[in-house]
Amino acid sequence: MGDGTAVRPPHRPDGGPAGDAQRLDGQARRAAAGAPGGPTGPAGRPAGEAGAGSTPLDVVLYDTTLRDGTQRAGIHLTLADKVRLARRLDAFGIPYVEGGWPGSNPKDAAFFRVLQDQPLERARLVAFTSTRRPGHAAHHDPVLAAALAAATPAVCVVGKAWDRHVTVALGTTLAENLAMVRETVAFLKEHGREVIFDAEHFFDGFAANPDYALAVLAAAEEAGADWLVLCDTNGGTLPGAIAQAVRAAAACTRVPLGIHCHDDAGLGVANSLAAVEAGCRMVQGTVNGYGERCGNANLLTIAANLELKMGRRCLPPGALAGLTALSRFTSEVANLPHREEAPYVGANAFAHKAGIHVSALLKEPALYEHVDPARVGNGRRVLVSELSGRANLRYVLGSDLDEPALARLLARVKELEHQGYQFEGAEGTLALLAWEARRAADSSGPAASGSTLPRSAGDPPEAPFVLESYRVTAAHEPGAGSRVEATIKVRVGGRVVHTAAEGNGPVNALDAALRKALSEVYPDVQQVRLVDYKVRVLEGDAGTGARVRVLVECTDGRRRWGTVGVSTNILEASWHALADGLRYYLLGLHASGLNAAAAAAGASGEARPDADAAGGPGPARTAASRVVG
Ligand SMILES: CC(=O)SCCNC(=O)CCNC(=O)[C@H](O)C(C)(C)COP(=O)(O)OP(=O)(O)OC[C@H]1O[C@@H](n2cnc3c(N)ncnc32)[C@H](O)[C@@H]1OP(=O)(O)O
Ligand SMILES: CC(=O)C(=O)O
Repeated sequence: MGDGTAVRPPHRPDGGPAGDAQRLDGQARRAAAGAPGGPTGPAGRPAGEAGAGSTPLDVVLYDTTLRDGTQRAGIHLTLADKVRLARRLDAFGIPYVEGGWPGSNPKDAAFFRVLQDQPLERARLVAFTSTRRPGHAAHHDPVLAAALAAATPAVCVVGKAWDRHVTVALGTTLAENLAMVRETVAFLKEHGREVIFDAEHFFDGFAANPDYALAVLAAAEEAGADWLVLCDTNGGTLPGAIAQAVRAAAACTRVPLGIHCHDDAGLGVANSLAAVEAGCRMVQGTVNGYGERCGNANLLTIAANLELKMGRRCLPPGALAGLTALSRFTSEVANLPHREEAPYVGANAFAHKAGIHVSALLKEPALYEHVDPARVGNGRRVLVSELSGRANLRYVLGSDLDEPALARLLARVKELEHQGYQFEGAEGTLALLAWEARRAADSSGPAASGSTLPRSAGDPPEAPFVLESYRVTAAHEPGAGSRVEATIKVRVGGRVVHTAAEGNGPVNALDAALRKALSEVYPDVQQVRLVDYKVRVLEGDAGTGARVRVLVECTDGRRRWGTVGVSTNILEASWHALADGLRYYLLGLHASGLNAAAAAAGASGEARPDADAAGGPGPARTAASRVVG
């Protein structure tokens, strides 16, 4: 392969060349010249150390989501998914993107063919492989041939560094394993590749037989490896032991070190950072920590910590603010739920529920936030629940309710949560409550939304609509199947409308009858669709007689909002949630939020953008919250 272009080899601490000049293809040249800081910096600079015009990187990130990440249970990426993800990582500014193991399966081989035709813009693409098989020559090994056929500028070779693995898993001698490492690295170097040597089980090997683990590194170094990456493959090592072993390795080699950790002891990120402090310059990991068993070290958490906590540059300027978007994009592509509690990027990473927290946060955000969420492209959320204080409501609703009205509203929220309501996912219902509280405070009169929430006063006449009665009949007749019909009587626009509709279930029939009744006065109501419906049994041991909570989500195609109903009768709970979903819309609260002033400040509990309609992942989906950033 190659077009005869020589690029400089990667870093040697002494500034000298790491090996023979490499003949690389166009992609390699682009990566060397254009990667953020240049993974293999121009003019023989250390990887991550750039030439004129770009800022050097202190730590080089290496993403293995497309290889190690796919070893997670439950992930299955198509070829198109892999290509999309690789391009996104490239655009984000990850210097090394490991695309897969071409000797493993046809999909990975095809992936590299696609990227040969349309290379990445800035990142250096890496093919993964293992050392040659015991007792076979490297140049006859089909797995190594596949790695070369991938035609990438860099190849990552995994080799055993734990003596027990050599004798048990490989079933060969310690000397033969050293030869496998040496000959494989040398073979790939002869073919002009930058070689990243992943010393599998280095830390377990170092604990069991340090001399042998270090001898494996020496074999790779002698053969010209450009990076020696120390792997905590079983993920069970503690940070102190990681640091000690990294220092021991650093004392024995002149090749830059990297770290590759797994999260089996919940220490993947901590161990990676400990390794950086002890001298590693490359960090391998995966987006969202995807990986075999408990996962790999989460590269996004590592990047944020390096940049924000350790003052080590590892991303191009401005990239950090795209961290949350990259994480959500990757979850979407992987078809996995986005982990809400993920550090920095999760929907809950800056979500505040406790009243005491919110009260202090309003005085000074740093009192309950370790960093500004905007720095990683995330936003603050304040939730309303039975754990709220007035500060939560003030934050979410704006400030036009006086303190006594806020206190009354808060008491009502807490009482309703005690009955089984949950406002976290129901900003529509909260908005109706607040609207009523505001109207009551303005007029000292009764509440006005017509909401079906439990209240002492009856529905007031100025509500968008008021239920007079409904009846739902469900019948099953042999041969005819089931039939459901709802009739409804509502006061709307000053008169009583009586309609009926059929549906494929009782909720559907009731929904259809209500819309029919409303559509003459409110033709817009047809734009509102129910997009989610969830039922939760609140007291499981009461069996079918239990109270249930129904949460529905509606959309008008642009925004989404949630409403909630609670009853021992599932139909009644559904009616409450459905009717409030429409009331919220008809009162214009979906657009204006809870009050004009708060809405103008972008501060109300207004509806969320509809991510599906917008065609992409939107902000957090739980609501009754103000989302900032
Ligand atoms: C720590 C890591 O994550 S390393 C990456 C692990 N990832 C994967 O295994 C996913 C991709 N793997 C595959 O597609 C397949 O396992 C393949 C193509 C690599 C091999 O498939 P097979 O030839 O059928 O072998 P199988 O998977 O059953 O066993 C693995 C073989 O590799 C050998 N092996 C393990 N590590 C190494 C190594 N570093 N160098 C050389 N050979 C190795 C094993 O000894 C075993 O050989 P054996 O069959 O002679 O006992
Ligand atoms: C190389 C690798 O994936 C590991 O050792 O975990």
